[in-house]
Amino acid sequence: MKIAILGTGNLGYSIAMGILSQDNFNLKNLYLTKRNVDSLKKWDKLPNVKISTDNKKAVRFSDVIILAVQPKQLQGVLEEIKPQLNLKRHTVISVVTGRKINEIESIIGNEISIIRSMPNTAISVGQSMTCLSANEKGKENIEIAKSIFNSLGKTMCIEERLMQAATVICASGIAFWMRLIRASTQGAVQLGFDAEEAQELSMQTALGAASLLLKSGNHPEEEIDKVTTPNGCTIEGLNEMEHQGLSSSLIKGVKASFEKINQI
Ligand SMILES: NC(=O)C1=CN([C@@H]2O[C@H](COP(=O)(O)OP(=O)(O)OC[C@H]3O[C@@H](n4cnc5c(N)ncnc54)[C@H](OP(=O)(O)O)[C@@H]3O)[C@@H](O)[C@H]2O)C=CC1
Ligand SMILES: O=C(O)[C@@H]1CCC=N1
Repeated sequence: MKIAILGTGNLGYSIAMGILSQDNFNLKNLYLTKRNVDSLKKWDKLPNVKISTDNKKAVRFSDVIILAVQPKQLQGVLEEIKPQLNLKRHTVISVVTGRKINEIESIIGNEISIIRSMPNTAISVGQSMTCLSANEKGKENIEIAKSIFNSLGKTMCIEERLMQAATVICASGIAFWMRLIRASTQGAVQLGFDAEEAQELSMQTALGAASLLLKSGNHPEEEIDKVTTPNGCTIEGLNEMEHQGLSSSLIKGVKASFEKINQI
C-alpha cells in the first residue's frame, strides 16, 4: 500500500507510528508531510518512509491520502492537492473533525472515493476504535480503509450523521478515560501506594474491565453485581461516587463536548 499522511501532527504521527510498528502491515511507501518537518526527522532514514513539506508530491506518489490537518487548514490543503487527484487511483481519507463529506466533495468533487474516518491516538499502539463512513464512490473502496484501520485496532462503519458523536466517544473519549485512570491513581496514592505502583494498578484494572466486557459480552451492571458484596466496600464506594455525580458528570461532559464539536 502507498499511503500519504498530509499533516503529521499529533494524530497523523500516531497513525504513522501504528503503521510503522505493525510487522504485517502491507506497506510499500509512507509519505509524511507537514510544514515544519523537524519532528519527523527520526524517520528520515527508513527505506519506505518519505518526509516532505510537499503535499502535491506526496499525493502523486501515493494511492491512499490521509488528511490529518486541523479543520481550518483542510480547505487550503484540498485546493492544493485537487489537481493531483486521480479519480480511479486515489482514496481520500479525512480524519478531520467536523468537516462533512459533502464539504470535501464541494472542493474535490463527488467522483472520487472519500472516506471520513475517526480514529483515536491509541492507533499508535494498534488499539484504536475507528469509525468510518463514505461517499457513494468511497463505499466501493471502504475495504481499503477497513484493512488499514482494522490492522490498527477495530473499525465500525457508521452513518455520517453519527460521526460527531463518534468523535466525542472515541477520539475525545480516550482523554476522558485517561483522566479516570489518573483520578484512580491519585486515590491509590492517597491509600498508600507510590505513584508508579498506583498507576500500574489503575491501568491494568481499567484494561481488565474493558477486556472482561469485550470477551464476555456482558452488560457492565452484570459484572458489577459480581463485585458488589452485600454491605461491602464496593457498593459503599460506588454509591458515594454516584451521590457525587460520577455517571451524571460523565454524561454532561460528553454532551458539552458534542455541543462544542458542532461549533468547530
Ligand atoms: N489529536 C487527536 O487525538 C485527534 C484529532 N483529530 C483531528 O485530526 C486533525 C489533526 O489533529 P491533531 O493531530 O491533533 O492536530 P495537529 O495540529 O497536531 O496536527 C496538524 C498537523 O498538520 C500540519 N499542517 C498544517 N498545515 C499543513 C499543510 N498545509 N500541509 C501539511 N501539513 C500541514 C501541522 O504541522 P505544521 O505546522 O508543521 O505544518 C500539524 O503537524 C484535526 O482535524 C483533529 O480535529 C481527530 C481525532 C483525534
Ligand atoms: O479535541 C479535538 O477537537 C480533537 C477532536 C477529537 C480529539 N481531538
